[in-house]
Amino acid sequence: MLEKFERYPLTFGPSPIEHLPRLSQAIGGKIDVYAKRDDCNSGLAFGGNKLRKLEYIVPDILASGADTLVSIGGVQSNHTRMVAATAAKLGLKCVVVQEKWVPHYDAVYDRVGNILLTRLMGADSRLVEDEFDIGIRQSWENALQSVRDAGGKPYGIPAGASVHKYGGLGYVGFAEEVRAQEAELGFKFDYVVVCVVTGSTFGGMVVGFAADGRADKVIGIDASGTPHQTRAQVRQIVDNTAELVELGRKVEDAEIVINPDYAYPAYGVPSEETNDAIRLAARTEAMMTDPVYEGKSMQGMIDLARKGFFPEGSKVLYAHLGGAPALNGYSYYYKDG
Ligand SMILES: Cc1ncc(COP(=O)(O)O)c(CNC2(C(=O)O)CC2)c1O
Repeated sequence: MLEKFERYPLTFGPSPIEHLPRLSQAIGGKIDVYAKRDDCNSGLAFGGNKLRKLEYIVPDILASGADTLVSIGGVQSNHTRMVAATAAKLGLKCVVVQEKWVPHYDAVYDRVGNILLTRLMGADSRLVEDEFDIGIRQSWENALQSVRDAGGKPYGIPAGASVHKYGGLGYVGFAEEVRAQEAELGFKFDYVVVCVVTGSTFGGMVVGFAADGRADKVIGIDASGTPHQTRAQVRQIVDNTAELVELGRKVEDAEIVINPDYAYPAYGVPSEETNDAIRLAARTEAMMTDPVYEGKSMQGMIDLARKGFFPEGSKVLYAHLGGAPALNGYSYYYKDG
């Protein structure tokens, strides 16, 4: 599906799929859970899902002749960390806007984890007071203009690289990788569970799995807390990506399955159930998830399993997209384990 698109390698190659027997048992033993480890996909600053997306954006960056990458996220954004890593690897400058997406602060929230790594990689990390929104932001437009005013040539990457024209391609590739790994494993997954915020991870997977009739088996767990805006953005990404890869048909609304039930109390704020899910994955499989993204998709998968959403005997593939560095900004939640 991606033959006509150039990919600039930022990852080690296909991310591994591992069986999670102790977690499967701990949630009732009725389904078999596996994880595809995009959180371990690269040596670039602890990796993650944005590098898979950026592999299809870097050729356009290089062709543009830009000298500065400009992107945006929250204070503990994984995406801005991975843009900073890509800039460092390519020898480009980097400006990232870090908005106040999360209504909580502790003593170290704006000094550890992702923003620490982003600064260490030499990015110009600009803290602003604007609050959470997955859309195009004035703060980002201002940062782009500031680079031009200083004589630079910026390349703009929107939040999560999601509404970038090539933002969905990386996760079409994810679906193709899974099909190849299923051939080796000798079975097919019945469901894929994945976190959704700005939408092109999930949107790319929906298009990729639509190619073999499994789009509606990709269960998106919303972590934005703004499910209507996220769903609208996913719809746009799915249509754009389907056209780019010449899927040959429209993906129907009913094939786009996003569950809004686990984003509470707000984007970037874990519930007790989120923290319990983080602890369970850590204590059964030593698999680290985070309070903003993967902790909520892990919470959703566990809850859906316990409620019998997945028919007995299902093989469920959990997409681990990264995010662990942000745990450091939430340490007081876990001071008692
Ligand atoms: C670890 C992790 N898991 C899932 C997601 C959701 O992916 P999408 O934004 O493609 O829907 C993010 C996103 N993070 C954003 C960020 O700024 O880090 C784009 C929001 C993520 O970082």
